[in-house]
Amino acid sequence: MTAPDRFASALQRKIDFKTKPLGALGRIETLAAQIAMLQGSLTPRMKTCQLTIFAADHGIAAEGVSAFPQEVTRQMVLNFLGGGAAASVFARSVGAALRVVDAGVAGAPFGAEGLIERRIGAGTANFLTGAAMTEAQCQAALAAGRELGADGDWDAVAFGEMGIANTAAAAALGHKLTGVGLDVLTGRGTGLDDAQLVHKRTVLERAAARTGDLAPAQSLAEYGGFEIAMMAGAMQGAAAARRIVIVDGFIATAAALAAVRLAPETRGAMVFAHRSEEQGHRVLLEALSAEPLLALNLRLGEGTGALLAWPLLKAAADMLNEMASFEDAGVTGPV
Ligand SMILES: Cc1cc2ncn([C@H]3O[C@H](COP(=O)(O)O)[C@@H](O)[C@H]3O)c2cc1C
Ligand SMILES: O=C(O)c1cccnc1
Repeated sequence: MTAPDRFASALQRKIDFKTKPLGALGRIETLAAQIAMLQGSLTPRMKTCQLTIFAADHGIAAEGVSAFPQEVTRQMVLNFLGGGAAASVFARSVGAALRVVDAGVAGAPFGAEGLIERRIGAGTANFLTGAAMTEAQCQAALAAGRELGADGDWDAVAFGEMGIANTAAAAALGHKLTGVGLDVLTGRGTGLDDAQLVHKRTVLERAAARTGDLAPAQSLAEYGGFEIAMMAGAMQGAAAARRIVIVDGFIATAAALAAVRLAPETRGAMVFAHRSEEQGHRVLLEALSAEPLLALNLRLGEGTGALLAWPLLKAAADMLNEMASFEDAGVTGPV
């Protein structure tokens, strides 16, 4: 047996000899195994989690593809910093740290205390008529993300996003990366009605027709956003540091798909938190062979679903580290 095989079988034995019927802790067992494999330890550490929210604006917002105006991106950044957003509240609830990165919000830099400034531009260009960003901007966003994903000493990291119209960008990006139709990938985002949904899909179909088959990095530059590209880089950086990456909803999963297409080894660090209500999420998860942990009818983003999944990761590692074996506890095994 090779060393990795020996490790994997020792790990499976450790899980199987806990005081429970074989496999009775279901997904918590596979989660524990994933954490242990990633850290290369039978006693993995899973005590700390940080959420990073990447904020940026989107030129495609000018086409009326969101139910909300662009200025909400900037206003929500201040709400995150003030502690009043859903992500701020859930971070406190589950004991996760929170930081906010300006990846390219429209207008002038904030100059706000506590905000991390990594602005690639003042919002992307409108991808209906041309590329959202240059290849150089895309590479700069990925590089900034890789650095942010690798810093600190967190056991798990979660990534959230804020950017009005970014479900449109994520749908277009997902379409180019998977070839799945925009009829499937276009969703209601912040709450479009039926007519607005048809309009959004029409805009995205016209935008997608501008280009043919694209390589992953080109797809990201043509249709992505600064926050999406920076999040993809952060996922790569965190995975390279052998840190668990908790993937949030539709937009985060589009970023995860881009990250995996660019660097397939990133996939092993990823845990998929939840299935979003955004209709395209299911196919993006399938493209990653991902089975999310939760289904709570969330459709918010910000990293809210990722935060709610964090306690499950902690519990999985605690199970491996603290739960008694049949031998330890003097419990009789199966007949
Ligand atoms: C107040 C408010 C808070 C949010 N927090 C996250 N989003 C979410 O909604 C946006 C995506 O939806 P769409 O593509 O339809 O614009 C993103 O900013 C996302 O994070 C929010 C949206 C709003 C309005
Ligand atoms: O799933 C998400 O991330 C999502 C869905 C709708 C709006 N904003 C984000």
